[in-house]
Amino acid sequence: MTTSITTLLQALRIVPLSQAEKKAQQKTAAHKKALTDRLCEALPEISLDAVAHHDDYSDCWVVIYDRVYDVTTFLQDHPGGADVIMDYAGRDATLAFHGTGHSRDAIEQMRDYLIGELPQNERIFRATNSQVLKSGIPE
Ligand code: HEM
Repeated sequence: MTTSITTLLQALRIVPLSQAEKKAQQKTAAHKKALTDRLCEALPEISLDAVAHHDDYSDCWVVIYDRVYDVTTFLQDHPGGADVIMDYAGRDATLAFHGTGHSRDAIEQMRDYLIGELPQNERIFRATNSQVLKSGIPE
C-alpha cells in the first residue's frame, strides 16, 4: 500500500524518484530510442539517370510520385499487363499510374517494390526525405 502511494506521488512528481528509479527510466528511454532508430531508415536516393538503366523485361524500374520501384518480379503478375508498365520502364510513370485510378490495394502493394527515391533536385511532388519502416511502409 505504502509502495503504491509512493509510486503515485512519484508519478505526479510530488516526491522525487530514487536514484535507481531514475536510472531505470533513463534506460527505458534509451532503449525506446534505439528501437526507433532501428525501425526507421532513410530510403536510398536513386537518380533518374540510374533509373534509366533499368528498362528491360528482366530488369524494370519505374518512378511513381518521386519514389523508385523495382517492378521486375511484378511485371507478369500486374493485373493491367506487363506491357503498360514496360512503356514507362526506366522512366517516370506517375501520370499513367495516376490516370489508371489504382485502388487502395494496388497502392499498398507498391511498397513491396519500393527501392528508393529521387534526389531532392529531381523531385516534382515531395520536398522532404522519406523514412521507411523496416517493414517497408513509407512514412
Ligand atoms: C508498383 C506499381 C504498380 C502496382 C503495384 C500496380 C498494381 C495494380 C493493380 C493491383 C491493379 C488491379 C486494379 C486495382 O486494384 O487498381 C492494376 C491495374 C492496372 N494498372 Fe497497375 N500497378 C502498378 C503500376 C502501373 C503503372 C506504372 C501503370 C501504367 C503505366 C499501370 C497501369 C494499370 C492498368 C492499365 C491497369 C488495368 C486497369 C483495368 O483494367 O481496370 N499500373 N495495377
